[in-house]
Amino acid sequence: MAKIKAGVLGATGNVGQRFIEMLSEHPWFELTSLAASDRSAGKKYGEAASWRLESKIPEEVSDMTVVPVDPKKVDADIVFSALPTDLAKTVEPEFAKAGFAVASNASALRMVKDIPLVIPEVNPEHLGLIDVQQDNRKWDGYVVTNPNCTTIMMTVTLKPLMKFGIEKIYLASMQAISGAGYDGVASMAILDNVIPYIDKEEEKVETETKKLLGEFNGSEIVDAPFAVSASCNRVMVMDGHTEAVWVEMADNPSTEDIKQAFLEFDPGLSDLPTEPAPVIEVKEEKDRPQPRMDRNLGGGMTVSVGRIRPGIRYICMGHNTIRGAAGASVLNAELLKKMGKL
Ligand SMILES: NC(=O)C1=CN([C@@H]2O[C@H](COP(=O)(O)OP(=O)(O)OC[C@H]3O[C@@H](n4cnc5c(N)ncnc54)[C@H](OP(=O)(O)O)[C@@H]3O)[C@@H](O)[C@H]2O)C=CC1
Ligand SMILES: N[C@@H](CC(=O)OP(=O)(O)O)C(=O)O
Repeated sequence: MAKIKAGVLGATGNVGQRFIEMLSEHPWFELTSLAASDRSAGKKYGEAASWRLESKIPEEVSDMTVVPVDPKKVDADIVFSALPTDLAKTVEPEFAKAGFAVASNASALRMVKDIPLVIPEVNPEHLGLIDVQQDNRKWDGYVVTNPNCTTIMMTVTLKPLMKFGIEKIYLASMQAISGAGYDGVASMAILDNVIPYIDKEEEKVETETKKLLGEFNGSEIVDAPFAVSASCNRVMVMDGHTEAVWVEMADNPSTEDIKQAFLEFDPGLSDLPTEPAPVIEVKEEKDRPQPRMDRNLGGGMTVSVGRIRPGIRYICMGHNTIRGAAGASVLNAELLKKMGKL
């Protein structure tokens, strides 16, 4: 099978490097274009990027020449976007207009009415919005987005609880510093500290969750009717967002019902190369999940849950730059391929 040509926009950045790590030996995609700013364009990728992952920079990638973020300079069928949000807002539509499929990790277009916001295990049917989007905008290509990293971990765990009639959700997050990018949080600010503020994070969690768990009625998404209330905090962890979640449900399920719902959760996507097994891992130990111990489960794609208590209260945790960022876009792209959209 010929591989699908894939480009990365923002390839030199934190999330861009995760995309490269996940795509360089992907069975369905082949990296054909790496795009970044004018500071990097024209250089070999190995010179332009300060590689910061523990894995080695793939040799063939190191020798590729970085191109500008310009649809005419990018050779690909699909582009994975890890661009800063302000730039993504204008650039991603340009790529879609030029005929590319855009799998975006940026927040810019997530809440736009005709742009799908998707987690494959949660709301694959929302990809029906692609036809609406192409009709509205007369684009040959399209944009599909994945949610914010904090939203993703919680929403994956909420999906199997929808059958109990969710009425209200509260979340308190403990978010890793890698979520803010390499230069995002000064070491003097985070060492020996917790910062109880992450710009716009709470609003994103509160709105994105309702769109993700909403219903696609053939022309638009009708938001889920429950309320979400979030408090987001930055903690001194390198990778892995930990979240304390409280869920009020009409059916008043027991902790055993909740545990069974997590254990039985099977979205039927095991044919996608990046789909982890299990999607949700239930930790029995009284002090888990923990980011350092559990973030790499399922190649960083599994969401771990534990401490399920009456209320219902539980803790969930997942790798923020894999499940919460690059891996989320790659999984979306795999689903698009499976659906014949690539
Ligand atoms: N799903 C999620 O929750 C997450 C999403 N993100 C999102 O992913 C995106 C990338 O984040 P991150 O990797 O941390 O950011 P970085 O700052 O590490 O990387 C930014 C990338 O964009 C490129 N870039 C910057 N300015 C321009 C420009 N003017 N023109 C073209 N390219 C440019 C940079 O190129 P150069 O090196 O040449 O400057 C670099 O490749 C953001 O939108 C962020 O919010 C991030 C983490 C998690
Ligand atoms: N704000 C997130 C990461 C991020 O970039 O989110 P978003 O993609 O919604 O901008 C964090 O700091 O952990």
